[in-house]
Amino acid sequence: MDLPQHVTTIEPLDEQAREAAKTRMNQLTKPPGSLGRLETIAMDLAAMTANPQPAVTPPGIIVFAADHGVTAEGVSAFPQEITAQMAKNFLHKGAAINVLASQIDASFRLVDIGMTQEINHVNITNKRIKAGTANFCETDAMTKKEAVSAVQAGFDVAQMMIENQGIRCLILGEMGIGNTTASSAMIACYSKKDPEHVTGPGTGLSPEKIKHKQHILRKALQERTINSNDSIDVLAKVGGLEIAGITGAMLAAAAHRVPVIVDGFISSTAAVTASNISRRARDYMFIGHQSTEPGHRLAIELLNKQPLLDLHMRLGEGSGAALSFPIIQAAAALICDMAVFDDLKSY
Ligand SMILES: Cc1cc2ncn([C@H]3O[C@H](COP(=O)(O)O)[C@@H](O)[C@H]3O)c2cc1C
Ligand SMILES: O=C(O)c1cccnc1
Repeated sequence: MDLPQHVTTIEPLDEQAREAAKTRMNQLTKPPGSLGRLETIAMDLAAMTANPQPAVTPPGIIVFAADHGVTAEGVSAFPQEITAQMAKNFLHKGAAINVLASQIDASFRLVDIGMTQEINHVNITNKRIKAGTANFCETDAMTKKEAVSAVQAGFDVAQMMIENQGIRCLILGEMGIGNTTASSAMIACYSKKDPEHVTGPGTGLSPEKIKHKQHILRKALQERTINSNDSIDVLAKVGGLEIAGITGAMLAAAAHRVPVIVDGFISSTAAVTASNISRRARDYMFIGHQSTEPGHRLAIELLNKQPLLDLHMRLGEGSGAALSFPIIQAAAALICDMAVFDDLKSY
């Protein structure tokens, strides 16, 4: 089961645009290097967008929602029904991500890519692949065909937002009770580490319950024979529909030279998956923040990137990524709008 070529085709970064941005950066009215990481971010943006004076507004946020059969094993502090309740909360603009979206003037889209409960609402994008994954402790979470369809669905939604709404920076979030368990399983596969190193409290499990979550993960990873070099296999056997959707959206953004802000553990698991599918995808990503979920550190290591913020958050929904957007926006504004030393001669 393969993805079509247009989903995996990503151009290399534009190193000429990076050089031009560097030259301009060194002419701006400030001591060289004084803007620290903002300088690197501005040059990265130039290389991503092929424009020495890059733009990142308007930003767009996509939250993919899906359910996880593995919740039957008691791996989350919250019941599965919360996924649909939170989906309704997103539609009523009451969730953390809605507040943060309005602070940065981002357009927001909620995509049902496989919740158990179907919600009929004009503002929900229906890309339902199936009513939640199967319990991967007992059987594969989904078929490879379903995993590919979910990646394709994510690609299509992101492409539509880029082409029709002119989105210039994409923030990816998720809602799915149980998805830290799926992400832990996937990162254990990719990093070849024991679940002990990737399993955390998620929504707030006690230390004993974390031990139980590790036990479930170990059992699932033993029983599902996973080819960790094949990300579609990893997604299908122990992944999630929203993780697949985010993966596709990240591939679409990179294919359109639109910078991506990766959120916490789940979003980063999708980021690793996207860069395993198409190596250049990671070149178009920033990591918005460091989540306290322990597996996030490993996911970031696999991406070989530094997060922008560390606010001790562990929410998901795209919240940490949305919070870091103003930093990226500032980097773009500084390189575009600051004066160069030559301008001073005319003052
Ligand atoms: C009210 C509420 C709002 C959330 N928003 C994001 N998550 C986060 O927590 C879930 C993952 O944690 P676990 O694997 O432990 O279930 C995901 O839905 C994630 O988006 C939430 C969780 C809850 C309870
Ligand atoms: O880091 C995250 O994205 C995260 C952590 C815990 C629960 N939900 C999401």
